[in-house]
Amino acid sequence: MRQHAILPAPHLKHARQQLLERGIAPQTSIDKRIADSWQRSHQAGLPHYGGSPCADNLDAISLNRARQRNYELIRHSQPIIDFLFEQVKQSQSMVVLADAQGVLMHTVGDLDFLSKAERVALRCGATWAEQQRGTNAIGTALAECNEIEVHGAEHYLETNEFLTCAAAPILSAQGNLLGILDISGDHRSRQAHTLGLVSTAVQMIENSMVLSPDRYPIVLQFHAQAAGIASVAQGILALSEDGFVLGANRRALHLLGLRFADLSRLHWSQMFDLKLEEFLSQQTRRFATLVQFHTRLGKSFFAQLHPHSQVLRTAAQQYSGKVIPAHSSSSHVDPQWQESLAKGRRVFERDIPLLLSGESGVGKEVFAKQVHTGSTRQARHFAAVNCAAIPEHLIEAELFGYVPGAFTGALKQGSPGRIREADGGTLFLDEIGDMPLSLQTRLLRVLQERTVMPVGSGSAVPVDFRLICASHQNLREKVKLGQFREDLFYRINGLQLQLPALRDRTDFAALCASILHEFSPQLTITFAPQIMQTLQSYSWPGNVRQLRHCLRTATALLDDEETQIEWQHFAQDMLTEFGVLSGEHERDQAVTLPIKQKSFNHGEATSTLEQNELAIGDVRANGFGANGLPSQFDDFPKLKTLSAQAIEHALRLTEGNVSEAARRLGVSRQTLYRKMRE
Ligand SMILES: Nc1ncnc2c1ncn2[C@@H]1O[C@H](COP(=O)(O)OP(=O)(O)OP(=O)(O)O)[C@@H](O)[C@H]1O
Repeated sequence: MRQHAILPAPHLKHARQQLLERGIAPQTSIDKRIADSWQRSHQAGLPHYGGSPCADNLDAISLNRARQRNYELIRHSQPIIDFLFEQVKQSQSMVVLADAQGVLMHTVGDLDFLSKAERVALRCGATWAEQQRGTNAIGTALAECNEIEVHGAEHYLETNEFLTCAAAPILSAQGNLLGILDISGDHRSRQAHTLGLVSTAVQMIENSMVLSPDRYPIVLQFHAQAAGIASVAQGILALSEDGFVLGANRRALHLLGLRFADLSRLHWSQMFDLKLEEFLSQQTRRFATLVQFHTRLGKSFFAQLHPHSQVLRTAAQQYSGKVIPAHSSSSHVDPQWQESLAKGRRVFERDIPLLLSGESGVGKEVFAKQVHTGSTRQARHFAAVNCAAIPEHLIEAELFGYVPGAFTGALKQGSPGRIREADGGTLFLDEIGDMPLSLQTRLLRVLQERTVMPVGSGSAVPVDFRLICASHQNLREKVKLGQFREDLFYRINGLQLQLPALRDRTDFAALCASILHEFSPQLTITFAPQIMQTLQSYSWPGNVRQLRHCLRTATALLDDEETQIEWQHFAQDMLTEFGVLSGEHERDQAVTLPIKQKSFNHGEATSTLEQNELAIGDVRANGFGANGLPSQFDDFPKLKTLSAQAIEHALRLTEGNVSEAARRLGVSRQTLYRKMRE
């Protein structure tokens, strides 16, 4: 908004003259923002008379590249620019879209005005930043990141005094400056409402970007009045599946009394009184129902899930019977995990590499994916590479790519490599401690130079990726032992985050529920009494991976109609691990540990302690042979289940040491990793 009325041109020229002669702008009577901009233009050494000293206009090829870089901005702006131009047509004006450097990307205007504009280089490819063209609406809006009107002699360069311009910055949902929208015209045709028109159009562009289909997991539209939903005045919040705020439009910030800087730390539960899960389950079942809820500060809002939210697509898959992962439910996540995730997301957004540590199977890759999907890069590729799972002689080609015919056995067409697959997105290097020293040097060069040299090629290819590394080994120790490069360690260690072992997590029950839901989405599976307590007090050396295998076996052993997991549904070695078969448990859990005999001997009775002992005895005597396998084919476990059990057992005995477990199992580490992923 203007603080002062526009002064007549002679007054403005006089004031500017004073500035040029004394070097100090007169602060009275002229708009302070214009005076400040004159100061900046003066300090940039621009001559206010005569032509522009600017030589920064882009040629056709560079303009094309700049347009490609700004593809999303242009795509979302174009229809709104066309609409805006409809409103100002035949008023001696034009609508302009500039990028965040002030380079004009797209213009549309009245033909006779366009030819006047051409004379002052108000055309595509020209730069209208303040340092090049002095005070002007595009450049000054960029410099201040604020909307502004610059009229007639308020322009710093005399050649631009015939213009009247109104411009406003376009911001991303994270508050980053993306570009400027401007209406420029002949100063004689100025309209007081032009700036309002431009800022409404900017809101429409910003909304259109947040509402892109499938861009964010959860998109909430809200307003104090029901009729405000879907209007340009609505607030829009973008959230991750687990309820962290990923972005917002400016109306949302206004309605909630927030700033962009608050967003990365904010969780749904800190803002609203309604549980996110309740809201989502209601919206996914009865889509397009308006819900009324309150903020923690007591403001009341109507809200609705936007149809472009990713969760709606996932819900549609769920109802059509496809399995979906459900481990992201928001309200029961372990606080250490949640805190690490919030920290990781903030740092990652600033392009600082994350180093995840934690025992094998704690979910380091799952965590890295959550950081990626909660970031502004979530629409781009997440490339995960397990450095321990790729044979040493193939890591180089796998990571850096290769040209056709680079080595025997290579693909005919060559390969871009995993690093280039992550271009624009995120590269996750798991078990980085296992990377051979020679490749550590190459990786360091990629990180320093941001280019990749494919195997067999002489030329480097630029890459732009964010990095997350993980290791279950102590990398500092490896540095001391000379097995890991110190400079690489500091490069990848922007922020180290220790992920909790499963036995230390406080969300064990919620985790079990979400894994069971994943394995059996149509049914609500529960545990028989005491089982949860036993599972919770077990140490889970193989962490979430082991828990998944264990629950997968248990759900696979449920009969069609069964929804309750009982002891008989666990693998035998797990029962031993839990102390159930050793006798300890039978003594401790005398009354509360019923074991159904059904799946062992096809009976139906639920036994008490005596029956349990009998049942277990029966199982040993009748169900299983001396080799530990069932003697009946009906009960015969799948090879896959046995293999999973053997792996779990080996990992448990070796306390999660994958190399040792692989040796004990008589397979290579790569094979073991592959089997662990299956
Ligand atoms: N919160 C979770 N909910 C459901 N499954 C999970 C969760 N966290 C991890 N998992 C599962 O546990 C297994 C191990 O997870 P992940 O591969 O992320 O662990 P990791 O720490 O990277 O393991 P490693 O160190 O062996 O590479 C995977 O099958 C993964 O899907």
